[in-house]
Amino acid sequence: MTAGKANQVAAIVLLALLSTITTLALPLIGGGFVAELEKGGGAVTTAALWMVAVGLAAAITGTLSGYLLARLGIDLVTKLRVRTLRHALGLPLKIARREGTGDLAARLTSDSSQIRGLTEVGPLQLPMAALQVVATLIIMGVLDWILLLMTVGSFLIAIIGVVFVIKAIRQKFEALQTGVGKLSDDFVATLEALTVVKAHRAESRLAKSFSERAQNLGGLESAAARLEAMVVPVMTLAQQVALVIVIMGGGVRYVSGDISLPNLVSFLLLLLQLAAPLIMAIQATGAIQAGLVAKQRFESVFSLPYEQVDDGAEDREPVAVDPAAPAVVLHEVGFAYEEGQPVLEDVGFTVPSSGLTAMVGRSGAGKTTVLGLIERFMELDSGRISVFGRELPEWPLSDLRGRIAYVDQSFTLLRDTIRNNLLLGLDRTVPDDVLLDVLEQVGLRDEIAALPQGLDTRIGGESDLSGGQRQRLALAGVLLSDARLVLLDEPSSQLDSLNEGRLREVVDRLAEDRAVLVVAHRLSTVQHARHVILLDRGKVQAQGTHERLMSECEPYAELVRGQMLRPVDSVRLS
Ligand SMILES: Nc1ncnc2c1ncn2[C@@H]1O[C@H](COP(=O)(O)OP(=O)(O)OP(=O)(O)O)[C@@H](O)[C@H]1O
Repeated sequence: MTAGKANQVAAIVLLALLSTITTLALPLIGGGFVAELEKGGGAVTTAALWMVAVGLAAAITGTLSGYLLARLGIDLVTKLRVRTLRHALGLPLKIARREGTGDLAARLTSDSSQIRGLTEVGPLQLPMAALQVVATLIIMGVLDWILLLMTVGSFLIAIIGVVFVIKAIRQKFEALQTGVGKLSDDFVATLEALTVVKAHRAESRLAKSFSERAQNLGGLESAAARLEAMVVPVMTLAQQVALVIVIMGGGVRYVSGDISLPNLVSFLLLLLQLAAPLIMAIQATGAIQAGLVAKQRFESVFSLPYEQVDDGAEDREPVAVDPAAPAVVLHEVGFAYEEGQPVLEDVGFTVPSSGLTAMVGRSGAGKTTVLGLIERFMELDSGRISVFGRELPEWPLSDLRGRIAYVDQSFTLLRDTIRNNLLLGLDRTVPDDVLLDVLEQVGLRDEIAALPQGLDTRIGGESDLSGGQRQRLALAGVLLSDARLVLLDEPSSQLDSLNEGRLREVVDRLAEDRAVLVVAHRLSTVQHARHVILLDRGKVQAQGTHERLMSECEPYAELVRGQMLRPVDSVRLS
């Protein structure tokens, strides 16, 4: 804890203690006031003034400590949010997908607000309430222990019942918060697929299914609220029972001279004050239950493995590589997403340090998986992959990914400006004329210039680019990067023949001095490649030049003839 934070905590504890002490003193001063009235002395006004002053002090210190505590809670929630953001972005892909984007995001919304309950009531309000209850009981015992026994007896049964209620509340909160996370997750995924939803007129069906889930969660929330609602009436009832018993018992004891009137008044005032901290302590326990569930959900994120991508990257010397080494070598690579269901088996091939290498194969053959393994998005099950002469585990992740430019099949772009998408991954500033030059090279310059904010137009939200434009923008980013290895997951559609030709030129230029490994869906790509690898159900079926494979490998020739590799002239104009 920093010195500033320690001072803040000390101030809060002091103010809360003052508030508790003044609250406890008030009934005693009330008793003193009655004693002065009995005596008929002149100190009545002084006693009354004391009562007002102490009452005010209790209110002010209580408010201040509450406010300071809330601020501390907000700080903690902000820190948790920041840590969650960082950790979620650093999760390995497989784990991030398993956890679900919406569920991870729920940590920033519903779980964060639940944890406020824990931070605000847990460390201070609950102990202070407990302290106030204990101190009140002690003072009551000093005033009259028989009346105290009567009071405790009345409250005890109520408290035992309430403990069971709190346990039940915790169970409801656990189910509720997990359910809210899952609902947000599925809802986010559905919103991301809104085009498909609308095209299939699935809005009403999905809205119905989401409504049912929301209603189920509402049911859980109502059940928790029902349980919570029982707490106050039960405690108030216990207080009323105690009040009746103490008035009767206290009256008898007053008449028999066992207790003075001022003491009886103080006792009754203390009894009236007892229910409030008790109810507060119990309600605080309820809030703490929800907070504890949220805390567990945060901890479950922080306990997930984290990819150490940037740690210390800027202080380290860049990894030295062998300039003569091939860009990528796969040796007997095996991989499965699900245990027992291999996607790649014994895959081996080499990508030279420059030139175009194409990977082809039917849908599901494992081509994208190979690119993912080279990027180390997943870990190999068997075999070895080396990049520029170093095996994957020897590479610091940041250096490895810094040397690779990766364009995925759907050209995913960030919901950000065109400029920021182009500069993503670059540590240097790039003047606009250089940006416009690379856009020119991919035939996008005029189209971007025609947008209302040019390079500063935000994409992915209200305004977006076409599939072909996204692909060209992604390639412009590759042109800007210094990566010596380019992994390109070619789409099976998107480009018109004019742009196809232009991009062919860009890829050829890239391949002049960089290694380009492309998952190819077009005949023109394989025709330009120096080396073609045919994958079939996770295995390398053949490799060589396009011409050699055409003459020697019947499955490859079939693939080409069956237009699995699309000839340029069949490309639809978009
Ligand atoms: N995240 C994943 N989890 C589980 N299985 C996956 C995952 N991604 C891909 N697969 C499976 O792995 C196999 C290979 O998929 P991959 O995407 O590598 O094929 P591909 O050759 O690139 O196909 P396409 O040409 O259709 O893009 C497929 O059977 C696919 O169902």
